[in-house]
Amino acid sequence: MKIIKFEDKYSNSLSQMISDTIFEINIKDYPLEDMKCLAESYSSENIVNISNSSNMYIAINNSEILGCGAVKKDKDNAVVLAIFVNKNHLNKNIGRKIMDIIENDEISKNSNKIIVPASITAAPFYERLGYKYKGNKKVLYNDDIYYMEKSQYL
Ligand SMILES: CC(=O)SCCNC(=O)CCNC(=O)[C@H](O)C(C)(C)COP(=O)(O)OP(=O)(O)OC[C@H]1O[C@@H](n2cnc3c(N)ncnc32)[C@H](O)[C@@H]1OP(=O)(O)O
Repeated sequence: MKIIKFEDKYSNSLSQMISDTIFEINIKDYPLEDMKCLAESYSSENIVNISNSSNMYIAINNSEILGCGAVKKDKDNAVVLAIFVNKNHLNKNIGRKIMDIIENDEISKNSNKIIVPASITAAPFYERLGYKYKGNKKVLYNDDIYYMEKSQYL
């Protein structure tokens, strides 16, 4: 497996991988209607748009997409986006390896904090990686996400 910068040619297969993960994994924590909206937000067109305003990576083995993730600048902070691991390859440290690349990306390196709008599904994963709940309070915003963060200087 290698982790490479996203290119537009991967947008269709990446969109499919994300959709498969959403409807098999995230669906356990969220209503179906919300997951339909989430999957639509990762259409191939939207993925290209996201990649144009972030540094986006994919994990790939031969031609199979195993995961993805992105980071974008927001004022003094780095915001993590679109972390998804292929539903058939969970718990193999792929998410951790993608987050390693994200944390070493120039955007993260040049930011005060790395902020993660974390899904209910992924919050324990980010805890494992050392992320703390904003204000040390586990608050679910809009029944949807937790804000988690890691300071570069801790
Ligand atoms: C900003 C955002 O993008 S939020 C959206 C996040 N993405 C999703 O919700 C999509 C659905 N989920 C996924 O794609 C995956 O489950 C991810 C990305 C959360 C985790 O990816 P994986 O590759 O399976 O995790 P990985 O194998 O790297 O696990 C790293 C560590 O986290 C732990 N971990 C991973 N998932 C979980 C979990 N659901 N609960 C508890 N611990 C977990 C692992 O046990 C491992 O711990 P270790 O230090 O003991 O080895």
